[in-house]
Amino acid sequence: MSSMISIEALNKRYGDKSALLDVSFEIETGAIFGILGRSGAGKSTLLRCLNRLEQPDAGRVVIDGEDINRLSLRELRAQRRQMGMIFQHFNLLHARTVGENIALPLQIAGVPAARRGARVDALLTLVGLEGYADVWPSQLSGGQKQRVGIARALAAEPRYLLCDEATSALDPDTTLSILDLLASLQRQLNITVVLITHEMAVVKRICHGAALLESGRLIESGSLSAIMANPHGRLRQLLLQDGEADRAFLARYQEQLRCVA
Ligand SMILES: Nc1ncnc2c1ncn2[C@@H]1O[C@H](COP(=O)(O)OP(=O)(O)OP(=O)(O)O)[C@@H](O)[C@H]1O
Repeated sequence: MSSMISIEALNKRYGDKSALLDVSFEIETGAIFGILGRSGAGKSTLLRCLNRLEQPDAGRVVIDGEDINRLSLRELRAQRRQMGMIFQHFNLLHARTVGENIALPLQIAGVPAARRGARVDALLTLVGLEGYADVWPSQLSGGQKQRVGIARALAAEPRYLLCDEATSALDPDTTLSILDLLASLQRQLNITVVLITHEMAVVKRICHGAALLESGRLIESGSLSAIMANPHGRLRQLLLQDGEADRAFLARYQEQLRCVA
């Protein structure tokens, strides 16, 4: 069984508009993978195809050797539990406390109330919010809300974390702290993080691989080393375009090269 997300000739139309046009690429599991593109490029549609919130018109999404469009409803529910999701606007329930928000997936999965408390406390520690269980979401900053969103997404111990513009509503410093938290969680928990973004800086900071979409078509995809080895590739150009964070990015890229050498 291959440990991989394989996106194969995916097509999705809304009326006469193609949101995805013959998109194929692979995401190696156990890494952070960025899906890049401008507004309307098809990123959210693609992300929603990964957990079948969206049904493609043609093509397949194969996860660990399994075509997810062929799963029964029961299998799909199990597969979805493997996929935590975080959102640009956090999607917290404001009439529930932080602890109750995080406990929600556990409640749905039938974890007894007595066990939920300890798990919520462990998750709060994991995201740097110890002692926040009884606080209301409205009392939190944007970065703290996203930390709650991340804790909730991780509650059912998923293998994948899907991030839909997770830092787009945050200021630059908070963005960096959330990206670094995602990178640290990916290492600690050995999960696969798929994030969509329109910001190259996000890819530079934490991604091990990326795909670039434009008007529903795939322009390029690959690991960071494959991207950097392609002298005429658009992604390489974009990665090296602005000077900001370049030194840190190149150091990280070189470290990755040493690891595979
Ligand atoms: N439910 C829908 N009904 C009709 N058109 C849709 C729907 N969802 C997406 N689209 C269209 O499909 C195209 C791709 O949208 P999508 O949301 O996947 O892009 P995106 O790259 O995520 O953009 P953004 O960053 O703005 O969210 C856009 O032209 C969008 O208007």
